[in-house]
Amino acid sequence: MRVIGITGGIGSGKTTVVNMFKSYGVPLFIADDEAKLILAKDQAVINKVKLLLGVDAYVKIDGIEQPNRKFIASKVFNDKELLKELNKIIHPAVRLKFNDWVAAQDAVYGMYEAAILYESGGDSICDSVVLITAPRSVRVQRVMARDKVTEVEVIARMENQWTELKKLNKAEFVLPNKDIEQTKRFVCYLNDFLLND
Ligand SMILES: CC(C)(COP(=O)(O)OP(=O)(O)OC[C@H]1O[C@@H](n2cnc3c(N)ncnc32)[C@H](O)[C@@H]1O)[C@@H](O)C(=O)NCCC(=O)NCCS
Ligand SMILES: Nc1ncnc2c1ncn2[C@@H]1O[C@H](COP(=O)(O)OP(=O)(O)OP(=O)(O)O)[C@@H](O)[C@H]1O
Repeated sequence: MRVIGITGGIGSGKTTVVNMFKSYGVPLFIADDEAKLILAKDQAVINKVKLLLGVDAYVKIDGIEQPNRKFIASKVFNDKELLKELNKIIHPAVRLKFNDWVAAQDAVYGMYEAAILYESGGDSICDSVVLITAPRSVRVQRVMARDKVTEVEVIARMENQWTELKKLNKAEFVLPNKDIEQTKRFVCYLNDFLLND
């Protein structure tokens, strides 16, 4: 199966776009979702994260231990070294899950969505990459509205991602995600192209 990476900075519209591909039956691997599951359920990862960030990285809710995402975010998005260490714990586990997922597919192509695809070297396992773009100010506004977070919190995440310009130089396909109807037409065209290429 061909693996098409799909990336873009925070709030660019990756989830919105992959859901359009999903409606055409394209199999999806969402790295963010897998990372969330691993952080919550993989005991080896949990132990390492507690060693890195302290026991406050997890809280018990109704007797069940869960990651304290707000606490973890406040630590790592303001300290590049800590984020690097957290990535070193989580990313190899995500990669293992990705390998299992690819082996189980029999579609012509599937999509691997990751906000930090290039930053984490994930593009090396993709045949081509689709970059979703939107102006920085638009992305900040979208995420503030979606997640009810502050501009400072969004920018802290952005500071740990490559600029669009740097990603533009590498991506095979670029989708400026502004008008949603235009985005749908692009996805329809690209799906057809990838199925018949
Ligand atoms: C630090 C955590 C707990 C914060 O959780 P929170 O619910 O606040 O944010 P969420 O996971 O929904 O991420 C929101 C956005 O932040 C950005 N982001 C997330 N992780 C990273 C990262 N390691 N580097 C840069 N940006 C990131 C992405 O644009 C992402 O879509 C979480 O982001 C995390 O575990 N990150 C490390 C794992 C990772 O690298 N995930 C990305 C794909 S593998
Ligand atoms: N073309 C668009 N026009 C208006 N709003 C949009 C458009 N595309 C996406 N949005 C909205 O912007 C917000 C961010 O989009 P989405 O969640 O798809 O981004 P993302 O790139 O997956 O973000 P993240 O990196 O945080 O996971 C969502 O609330 C979504 O509904």
